[in-house]
Amino acid sequence: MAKQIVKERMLIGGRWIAKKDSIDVYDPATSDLIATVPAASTEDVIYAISRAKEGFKRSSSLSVFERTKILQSAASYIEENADIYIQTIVLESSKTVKEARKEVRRCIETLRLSAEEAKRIEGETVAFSQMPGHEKRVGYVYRFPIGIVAAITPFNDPLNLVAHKIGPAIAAGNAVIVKPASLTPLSAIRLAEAFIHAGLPDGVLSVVTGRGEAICNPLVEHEDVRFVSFTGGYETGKEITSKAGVKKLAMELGSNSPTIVLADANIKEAVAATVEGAFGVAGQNCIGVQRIFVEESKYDDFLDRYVLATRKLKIGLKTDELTDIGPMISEKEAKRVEKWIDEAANMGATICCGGKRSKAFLEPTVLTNVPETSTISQNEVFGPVVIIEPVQSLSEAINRSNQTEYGLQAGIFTTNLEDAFTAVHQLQFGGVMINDSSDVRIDSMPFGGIKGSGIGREGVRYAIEAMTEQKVVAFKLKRSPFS
Ligand SMILES: NC(=O)C1=CN([C@@H]2O[C@H](COP(=O)(O)OP(=O)(O)OC[C@H]3O[C@@H](n4cnc5c(N)ncnc54)[C@H](OP(=O)(O)O)[C@@H]3O)[C@@H](O)[C@H]2O)C=CC1
Ligand SMILES: O=C(O)[C@H](O)COP(=O)(O)O
Repeated sequence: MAKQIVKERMLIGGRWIAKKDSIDVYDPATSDLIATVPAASTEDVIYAISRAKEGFKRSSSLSVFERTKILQSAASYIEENADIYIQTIVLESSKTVKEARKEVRRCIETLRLSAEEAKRIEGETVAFSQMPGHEKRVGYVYRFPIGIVAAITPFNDPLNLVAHKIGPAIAAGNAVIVKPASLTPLSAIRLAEAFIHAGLPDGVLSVVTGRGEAICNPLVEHEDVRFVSFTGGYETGKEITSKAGVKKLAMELGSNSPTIVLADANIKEAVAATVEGAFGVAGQNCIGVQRIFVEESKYDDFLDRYVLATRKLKIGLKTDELTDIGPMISEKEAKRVEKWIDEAANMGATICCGGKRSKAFLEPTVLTNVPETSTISQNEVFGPVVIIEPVQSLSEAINRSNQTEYGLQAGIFTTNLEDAFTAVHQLQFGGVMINDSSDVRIDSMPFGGIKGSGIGREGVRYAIEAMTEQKVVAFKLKRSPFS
């Protein structure tokens, strides 16, 4: 029996719109066509921006109570229909059913946090009288919504990373236009359905599907768009930055995350955490563990246990509860990573396990003796590969960890407080996890990187801060209230 191909529509200004031109969405595991989504045009984006201008008038006049109610109601809708959201993620992305379930839980949490944080958009007082001549002034700072937010999102967390932009945007009173990754647009469409069900006024949220400069450029360049919140690769981030003009930007980009294991660490725990951190979502995670530096006296023990644990991982059907690793997002991506592994091996690296590919499925791969000049050592791999190397000291581990153009998160396993603090101060990353791998995130924490990993922080409260503008207010009184 022929499989049913769903013809999805996109949401612009409160209306669900179909188009003759469409793009295909495939299940990366089978390459089966699963759906089509409209291929938006430049005119569609301009229309979405004009509707967002009207939407912004509505969203900015919603009371905090109303914003909170909408966000809570969207979260509850997703909770009640969790199976649909889980199935959508499993179908269109790399995620196994276990991983998809976790993402749906986190999306609900992100929206509930947004509802809570909407109540805490706080200002501060300003002590004008500190300046001679200003004794009669008292003042404070208010936060106002920024306006239209463009949200451009990647394929690896197709639901929650979209929620990390829509939730704070609505909490702050903005309008938001989402352009989801073309490989995984369905979860974003399902998320928009939850907001329509929750009674979000027309125009506040649009989800524009499609790819290419014809839709990306107007979204990024348009002067009515006041904030571009981007999550994705470094090169794309750089291009957006060069085109955006005078507006606020948030750039959540890639990384090449290290985790250090010192000799005094609990090796069993370090192995378990770094195996999970390296291979979850087939390694397609911006904070996924890519390089592990182990103090030499424990190196052989660590490597033996690591390879053993990696060999136990079950690669297979995404729908199987027992599967640990699904496919990469496409065969093309799996071939790229395979090529990087081969290049490293040709340069002298040892493949301790894995390295073999079947279509989009790539075995979890452990490499050692990897030359630092190899592509896989220098760049973000974004696939199921980890490099494990011995180090003589903490200082060598920190230096090597910092030898990357990225700086999102790092981890260190040690029981020595002094060493932990040295690592916290010297590791050049946006987050340092002690007795954990680099792959630790909760949705309320400030999340983002330095160097090539980006600009700004997400995490609901911090995204709301970024999506608001400060307005300073000063009252001039007849006499100083202080005398
Ligand atoms: N720091 C963080 O929080 C996170 C960072 N990431 C990073 O995301 C990357 C993987 O995601 P991936 O989807 O491949 O990233 P891409 O940079 O390829 O794409 C991300 C988004 O940008 C869009 N896009 C592509 N070209 C342009 C352009 N010129 N102007 C505007 N938008 C554009 C894409 O659209 P289309 O799909 O249509 O091409 C997609 O929606 C990794 O580097 C990963 O580390 C991932 C998760 C979290
Ligand atoms: O930003 C990301 O890539 C993910 O939010 C990291 O999430 P995880 O906790 O699922 O690894």
